Amino acid sequence: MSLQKLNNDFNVHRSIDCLNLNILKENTNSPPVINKNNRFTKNLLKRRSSNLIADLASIGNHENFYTYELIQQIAQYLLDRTNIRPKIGIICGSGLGNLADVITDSVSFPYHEIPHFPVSTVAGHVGRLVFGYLDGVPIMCMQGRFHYYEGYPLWKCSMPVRVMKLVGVSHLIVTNAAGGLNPKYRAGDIMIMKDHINFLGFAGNNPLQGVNDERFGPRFPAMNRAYNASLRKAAHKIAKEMGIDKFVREGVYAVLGGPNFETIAELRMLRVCGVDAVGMSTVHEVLTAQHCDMKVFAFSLITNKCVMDYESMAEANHEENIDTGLMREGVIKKLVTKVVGHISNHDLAMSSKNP
Ligand SMILES: O=P(O)(O)O[C@@H]1C[C@H](O)[C@@H](CO)O1
Ligand code: HPA
Repeated sequence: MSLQKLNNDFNVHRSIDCLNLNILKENTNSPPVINKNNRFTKNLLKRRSSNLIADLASIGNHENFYTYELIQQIAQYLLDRTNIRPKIGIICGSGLGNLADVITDSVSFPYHEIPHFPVSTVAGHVGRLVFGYLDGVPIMCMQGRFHYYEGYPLWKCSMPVRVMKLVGVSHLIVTNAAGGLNPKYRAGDIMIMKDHINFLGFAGNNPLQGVNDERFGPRFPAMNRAYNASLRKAAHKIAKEMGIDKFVREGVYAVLGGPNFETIAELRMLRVCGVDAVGMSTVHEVLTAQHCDMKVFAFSLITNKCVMDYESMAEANHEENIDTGLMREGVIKKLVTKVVGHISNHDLAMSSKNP
């Protein structure tokens, strides 16, 4: 897809968002229908698209433009086109999309074909939803995610998690590429996420802002058990069985907005705060998943050691991150497949016995 086409798609989405916002202000529970006769909409339509974007910012980026009914429509669109009924969702991080290669009997939905979906704009994020099977277990996988720095508000970045929920997903596996801050970490290590620090949230930016629809979850969700303890324990056991435990860690991930990599002073501050790895994603998805009562397992591939001293000539770069993903491709495919197997044999088997 050309850059021009990407930009066009992006602006079209933005413009439609402004109109949807207008409709939602009138009735947050009905599916958005563009009412061109509305006074506010008329005014918006008169302006150029750059002004529309400014309007969106001035109104506040906080409204949840995707109603429950709209998410239902997206979920139904997918369910109408495949017989696969996944209970496990997977999100692939930068350079980790090759995970989708091991999905069998797959049915793919490019994001630009799914109604109301944003498009992926980052190298290493293919941009499609893949339904299929991992080791015989039905799953759905985001081969490419949405980041705040792409220009999408957080509620839009994490909207696919709610689609997963309405498709029937109860467990979410989230992966990302991250920079290693813990001095013991090396490029190629895998860090099981035990917790996170939401620096975007500290700045007042959260995917759960805006009108809360209780059908998704509560207004004030707890986050102290966001990363499921028994799944973390199971993943360590699997890592040991695979003989990769020497480079599997457990730690705290911090999200920053990106797209620039961090300054040395920023990294030093994060380390003082107890951060083991830093990245630009995942947290908005985990907040959304936890809000709608999904069990979450997440890990970071440490793609680079963060540059922490002023004398170093090294620089973080996206290409290196993708290369590290390729280096660990085989291990990650196997780890995720085995975690999926564990969830299926334990959590899902138990819940079908005790519905
Ligand atoms: O999507 P993830 O979080 O895996 O991507 C990381 C963070 C930036 O998007 C990119 C930087 O190389 O990789
Ligand atoms: N910083 C932020 N995000 C990242 C990094 C990093 O060093 N590496 C991969 N994603």
